[in-house]
Amino acid sequence: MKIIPLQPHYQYRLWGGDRLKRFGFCFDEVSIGEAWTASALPQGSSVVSAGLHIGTTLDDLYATHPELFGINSPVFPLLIKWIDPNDDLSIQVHPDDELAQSLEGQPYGKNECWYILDAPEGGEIIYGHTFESKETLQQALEAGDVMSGLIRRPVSRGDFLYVPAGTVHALTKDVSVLEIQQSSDTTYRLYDYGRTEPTTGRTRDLHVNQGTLASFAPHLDYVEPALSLNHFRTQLTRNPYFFVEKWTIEREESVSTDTFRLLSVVEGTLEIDGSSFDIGATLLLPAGQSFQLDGTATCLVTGVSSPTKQKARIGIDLGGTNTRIAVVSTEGRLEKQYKLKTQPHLALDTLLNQIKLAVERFQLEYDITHVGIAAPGPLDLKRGAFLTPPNLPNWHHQTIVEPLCTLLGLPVTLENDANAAALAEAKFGAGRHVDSVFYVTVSTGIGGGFVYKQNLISGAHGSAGEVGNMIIRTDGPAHPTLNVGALETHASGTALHERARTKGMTDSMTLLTDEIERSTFVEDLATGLANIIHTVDPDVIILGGGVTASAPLYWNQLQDAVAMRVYPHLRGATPLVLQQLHGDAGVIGAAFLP
Ligand SMILES: O=P(O)(O)OC[C@H]1O[C@@H](O)[C@@H](O)[C@@H](O)[C@@H]1O
Repeated sequence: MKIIPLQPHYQYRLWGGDRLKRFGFCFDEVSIGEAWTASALPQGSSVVSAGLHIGTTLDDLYATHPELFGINSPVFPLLIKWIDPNDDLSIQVHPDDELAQSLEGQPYGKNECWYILDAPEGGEIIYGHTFESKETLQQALEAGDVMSGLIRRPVSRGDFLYVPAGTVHALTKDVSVLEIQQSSDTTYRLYDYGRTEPTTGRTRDLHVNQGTLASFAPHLDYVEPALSLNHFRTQLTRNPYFFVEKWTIEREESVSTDTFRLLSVVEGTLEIDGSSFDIGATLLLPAGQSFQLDGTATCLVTGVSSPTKQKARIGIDLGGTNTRIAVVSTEGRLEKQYKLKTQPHLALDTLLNQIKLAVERFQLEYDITHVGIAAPGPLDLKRGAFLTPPNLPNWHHQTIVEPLCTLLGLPVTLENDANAAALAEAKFGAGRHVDSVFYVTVSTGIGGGFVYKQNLISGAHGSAGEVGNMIIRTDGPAHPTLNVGALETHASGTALHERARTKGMTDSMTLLTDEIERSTFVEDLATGLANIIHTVDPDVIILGGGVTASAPLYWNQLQDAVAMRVYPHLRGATPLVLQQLHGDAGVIGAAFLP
């Protein structure tokens, strides 16, 4: 038998119970919260349960048979647990490698991830907080008032979440997970509901100082889109410490390993190597072997990521509400991102330091060559500064490029957000097959960008594509910076919202169901689009922004209205299409700024 099945080690927890039994685990003890199915930690090493190495602990096997693993770490680097909370867990945070080494003398920090095995209807976990700094987080902890600032996230069976070290989090009652993580048991408890541990009669230790030091504050929210690798394998995360794949087995499949893999059966029955394994089984697949799989099963498979760094770029989409910092591959794929609330009432340095933290995390696994920022205009591109963006009032006239460049030691470019989105759509989205692309975003405001042969045409003063201020009528509401009759004052989300409000309607979508209002909007927008066609005659016009969410209400009418406003030979010659990259266009485009 090539595979090495492992037998779990069960852990008592104050919040435990006996429901891990429903995942196939057998134990007699009470209040069991965790089954450590792959562990080489001394406080609970798992043991080989069959085959040549039966009875050997995982740490011994790692020390005596390195050829089974094919990696170089001095100690076994991973830990897998099944967790079934019978009550809420403590509010907590884990250290990264650097902090675990300096504060605890431990080799590893505790970056972890959860595959949700089961969750009640409406189930939520705690993931992140709204405190704006470490000081306000610590004050809330000391005042016993942390719960009001925690972010709850709905979860259901089959969801997957990566929990980077530094994320304030907690599992909650009845949300069961398979947890894959670095081999560490260091938890900094921030809050434990004041409850008493029945075995000691005392409350459990809290670690407020270490925990505050380890926490992201403000919170950085991590997202990593899943990646389909083939018909049965999906990558759920690949980070500097481990990767996790979900394998959906429905027929015979073959796999081979370079380095070792740990496979956990989370649903169904897996046949491998002539044996059958049900839910709860964890198998070590040794390095350099081939395996035949069969049966009907869902398995989570983990291994250690290779240390080679891929080249990538960073895109930052700095908006009035949120800032997103993303790694984008050279092929334009958003690999992973951190998102945080933009806090324009605080010093710009606060944001720059969070950007630095995120970029440094990404540099652990990517060779970052360039950073691009997409921000709302007006901007001074020559100076790399904000001019007077309405949603960033406190940062008017501040430079961002030079300080960020110094902080990161990397080249940094700034561009208007609509121009960045135009570049992304032209390179990787709805305009990727043609030469000249005009992108128009109809959102809070109206902006645009022109891309020719994949080059952004910024204009002599960086203001090409500012179609929001294009005059389309002789009348219209007054605006502090825009022309009377400007497209934005008539057809933007803000303009529609204002008209909806005066008519006693809740939103612009409802306004557009009114025939007269819809025609007014369509004619105004069509006038702007026809002007664009007569100015640059693009291959395509791509429409994006929030107001395109109601496109089905006006799409055909808009095409006809544009056709009526252009020369006869141009009628129907310029396709109007919807954006394809949606909310990601800004970060992707920012990453590809020259
Ligand atoms: O501090 P308590 O409430 O016991 O929770 C501790 C547990 O928390 C979970 O989120 C995971 O990080 C587990 O690996 C850890 O053992």
